[in-house]
Amino acid sequence: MFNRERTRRHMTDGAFASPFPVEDPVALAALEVAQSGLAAAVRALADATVRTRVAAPDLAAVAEQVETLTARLLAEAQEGPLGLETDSAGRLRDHGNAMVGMRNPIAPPLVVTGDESGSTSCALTLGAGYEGPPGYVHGGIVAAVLDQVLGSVPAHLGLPGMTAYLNTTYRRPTPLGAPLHCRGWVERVDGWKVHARGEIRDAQDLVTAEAEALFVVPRWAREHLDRPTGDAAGTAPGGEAAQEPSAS
Ligand SMILES: CCCCCCCCCCCC(=O)SCCNC(=O)CCNC(=O)[C@H](O)C(C)(C)COP(=O)(O)OP(=O)(O)OC[C@H]1O[C@@H](n2cnc3c(N)ncnc32)[C@H](O)[C@@H]1OP(=O)(O)O
Repeated sequence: MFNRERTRRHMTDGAFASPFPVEDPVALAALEVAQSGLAAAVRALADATVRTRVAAPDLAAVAEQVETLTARLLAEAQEGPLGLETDSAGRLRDHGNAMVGMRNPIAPPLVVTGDESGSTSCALTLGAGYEGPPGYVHGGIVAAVLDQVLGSVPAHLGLPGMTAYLNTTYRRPTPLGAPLHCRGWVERVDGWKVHARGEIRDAQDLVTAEAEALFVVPRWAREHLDRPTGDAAGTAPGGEAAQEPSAS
């Protein structure tokens, strides 16, 4: 299922091919449109909730309506988190993911692209709901964005790993409501371990935060992946030299 070559071929959108067949892809695609539409609407609601200045009676009335809608959704809901699901395109998807999940209104949602060299990229703008210091992005959210974009690096190499550490350096405040760009790249592959680096830049192309991270394919997942060979250790995939970051 997680053959590395096969994984690489199917990783252009960051998802793994699913081993589970989709019974009715057309119906599932329609459901996905509705799910993502709901998430977008609730995301807008959350943003409006932070920024609204309407009077208290209006707030109370809206809260009542929202509670009614919540009950309607819970009329049929699963108990716990979504985990991985097969989408209409036959890919494994983490629709509940806090950063990229299309069903998750808490997710910005990030759209992370990448290639087989392990370079990843994401354009984003974070609104009022992600505030930390006044007018700027919360430091934990900055780290979460870096975790996601750098975490896509090993995934694009066919070595999906969990974050062992993420060391984040905050160079300057990251502005809210303005275009940002985050990218990641591979520094070194060492067996089941991928060392990655990345950064966030603001609209003036200044680095606001950077990170270096280690992602490890968990022991429980290794049997599903090709075992790294000696050739893979210590080099970027394909035997290329580790990629250099551009000057900041
Ligand atoms: C189907 C696929 C889906 C894969 C899942 C894909 C999910 C994507 C998630 C997105 C990113 C996240 O947010 S992940 C969420 C945040 N992270 C977590 O919750 C991870 C919690 N930690 C863990 O589960 C574990 O500690 C792991 C997986 C990181 C490692 O445990 P393990 O699998 O038992 O491996 P272990 O033998 O301990 O370590 C393997 C090698 O890595 C090194 N190592 C381990 N941790 C560290 C560390 N902090 N700093 C330095 N080195 C470390 C060890 O020394 C060893 O080196 P050597 O002796 O071999 O040289």
